[in-house]
Amino acid sequence: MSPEDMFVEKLHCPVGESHCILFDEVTTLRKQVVTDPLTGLFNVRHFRKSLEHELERTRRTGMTTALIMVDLDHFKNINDTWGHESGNQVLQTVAQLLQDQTRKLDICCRYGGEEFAVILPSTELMLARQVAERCLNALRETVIPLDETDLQVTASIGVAVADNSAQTAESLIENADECMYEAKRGGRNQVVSKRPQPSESAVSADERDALRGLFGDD
Ligand SMILES: Nc1nc2c(ncn2[C@@H]2O[C@H](COP(=O)(O)OP(=O)(O)OP(=O)(O)O)[C@@H](O)[C@H]2O)c(=O)[nH]1
Repeated sequence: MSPEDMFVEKLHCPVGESHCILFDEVTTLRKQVVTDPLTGLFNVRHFRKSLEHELERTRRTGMTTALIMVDLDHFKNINDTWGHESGNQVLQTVAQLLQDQTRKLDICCRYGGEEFAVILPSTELMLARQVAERCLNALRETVIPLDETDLQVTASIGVAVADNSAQTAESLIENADECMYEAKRGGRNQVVSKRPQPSESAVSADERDALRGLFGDD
């Protein structure tokens, strides 16, 4: 989902036709508040709000929320070699690609600079990983036509999930970011995913003690 989809329905002015210009202006402003102007994706402010919202759903229903962090590889080289405007074109292409490769209910955001985040509501790790692999492959195969050259870019992608009430937005972002950095360290152009750690699981301290009693400490 993008801000465009979110405001796609023509809303009806609640106070009558004569005030519709004002109503349209308010809708435009509301859209601007959640949008990254360069890419048209949701901005980081909306990302944080949506992630909190989805984690609240995870707490209530136990349904997993997945997070994919996408960081372009050697993006500085593109700016340095082909100029900032070409860099911007690359960011716009990647933004469109992420939207094309994800579901309507997934929330595609620009997290900052050349980093993107996709929230996948009610999604298990295995499926989120498949989506991430699909994005990686699509990116690898995409040729971006610039004025002076045709470019291909790759990304390092981290995937993590929240599956219980203990997980905060910060810890989920941290986990997905850690995976993304591991992908960078592993040579870039790859996906790394992470299961929730046992300490982050729904198993209580008492339950853990009982399990230790049964199976020992190893
Ligand atoms: N064109 C353009 N460049 C941006 C924008 N925001 C951030 N950048 C640039 O993105 C580059 C990020 O560089 P680095 O953080 O070194 O990352 P990298 O070159 O992708 O290297 P790795 O992440 O290690 O693969 C910097 O040169 C920033 O100036 C933007 O909106 N437009």
